[in-house]
Amino acid sequence: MAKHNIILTKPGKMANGTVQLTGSKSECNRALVIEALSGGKVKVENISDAADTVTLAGILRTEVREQELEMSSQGNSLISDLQSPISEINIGPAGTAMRFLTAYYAIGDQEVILTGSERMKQRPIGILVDALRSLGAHISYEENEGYPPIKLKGNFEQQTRKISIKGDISSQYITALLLIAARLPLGLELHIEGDLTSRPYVEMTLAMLKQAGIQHSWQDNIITIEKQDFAETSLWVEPDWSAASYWYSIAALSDEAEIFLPGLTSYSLQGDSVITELMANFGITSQFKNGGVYLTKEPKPIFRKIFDLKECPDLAQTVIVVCAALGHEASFTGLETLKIKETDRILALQTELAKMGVKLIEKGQVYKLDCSEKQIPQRMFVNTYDDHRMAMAFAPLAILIPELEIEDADVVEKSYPAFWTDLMKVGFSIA
Ligand SMILES: O=C(O)C1=C[C@@H](OP(=O)(O)O)[C@@H](O)[C@H](O)C1
Ligand SMILES: C=C(OP(=O)(O)O)C(=O)O
Repeated sequence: MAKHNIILTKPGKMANGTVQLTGSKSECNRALVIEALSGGKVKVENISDAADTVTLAGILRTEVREQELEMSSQGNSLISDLQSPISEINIGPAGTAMRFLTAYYAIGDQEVILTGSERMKQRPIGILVDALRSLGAHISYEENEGYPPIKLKGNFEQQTRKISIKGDISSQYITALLLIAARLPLGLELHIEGDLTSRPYVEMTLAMLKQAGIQHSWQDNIITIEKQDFAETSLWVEPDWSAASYWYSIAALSDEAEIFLPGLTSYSLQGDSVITELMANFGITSQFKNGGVYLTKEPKPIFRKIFDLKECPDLAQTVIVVCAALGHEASFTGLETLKIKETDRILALQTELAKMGVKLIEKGQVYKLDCSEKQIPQRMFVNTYDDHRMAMAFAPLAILIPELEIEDADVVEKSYPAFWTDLMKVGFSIA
């Protein structure tokens, strides 16, 4: 598909409006896997429009339909004895889908090749594959050791219930294992080695499993899930707090703002709801009422100098771009996982912020903004590196930069397809 750029302008420094956000990509991707593993006993409500979710739903809901067809044709040897050809599944740029499906197919009977975009072939999966192999899965690499595409060969027979996994590379490996745990004949005792990154995502997984009837215990670094049945229930997907973060940026860069985001509540399974606290530093008040959250802006001096983003890596671009735009020389920790996401997000941030004279300097585990040569240009071209969050985190700069050109506008579809039309609701123009 040809990439198209847009030019974004925002007259005035006021942002008022109501924006209905789509469902959380993270919650929805978990819910879809749970739905499929439960054989349809668990249903998903308020499914997200995120392209990653639409892709995953397409794959898994076909699976559920086939399982139902197979059940209704039991005894019909013609259908049940047919050997299905090995299928190749391409999940494009969807990291969670890649990791969750790896675990899902690892314990199945079919042979499947799982592949994705060129970037997906550079995003590591070896830690998860090793864990699944020690459980008893047969998995091989089609191209490079440790990276997709992979072949899952079926014939799963569980060898052990006790496995270890490194916690500091991606929590998605841990979630993938927890999602399948209740279906393992021997259950799962998962030992997390070292630090756990993106912890709220693991908590979200366990909370959603619990809603679906699956109990667990988590003591120190060991999570245990016994073999058990899913309950007949439905899972409601909340609006996406990572998507909400861009509305917080818009409010932070405006002189005046009143934005209503319906459906968001003060209690959320999503760790990215911490954006309410992070953005309080920039004078944004979050008021939960009328079934949603109202953001209002009040100018105030910014005090916070260190932001630890280990538990909310998807907010890193949002917060760093806002600090850079406001000339706030903060430091950031917990950014280690950003290099293996949709792009190397550290390099992408450094390159794009340099266009407004801001440096993001690495000092060991800490990244520091240097705004001493910051200048707001009249015009800026933002490269987006196939990363939805580069486009969405930089878009609010149109409030300050008279003409902001964004490369490959469709990249936002991965998590927030309505982003550009929503921007127009609060007075942005797009050409
Ligand atoms: O489990 C999830 O839904 C996610 C976990 C996080 O990844 P890591 O655990 O790799 O940091 C996050 O960045 C990603 O967008 C979604
Ligand atoms: C990292 C992200 O997604 P994923 O890992 O699922 O591709 C993201 O949405 O920022």
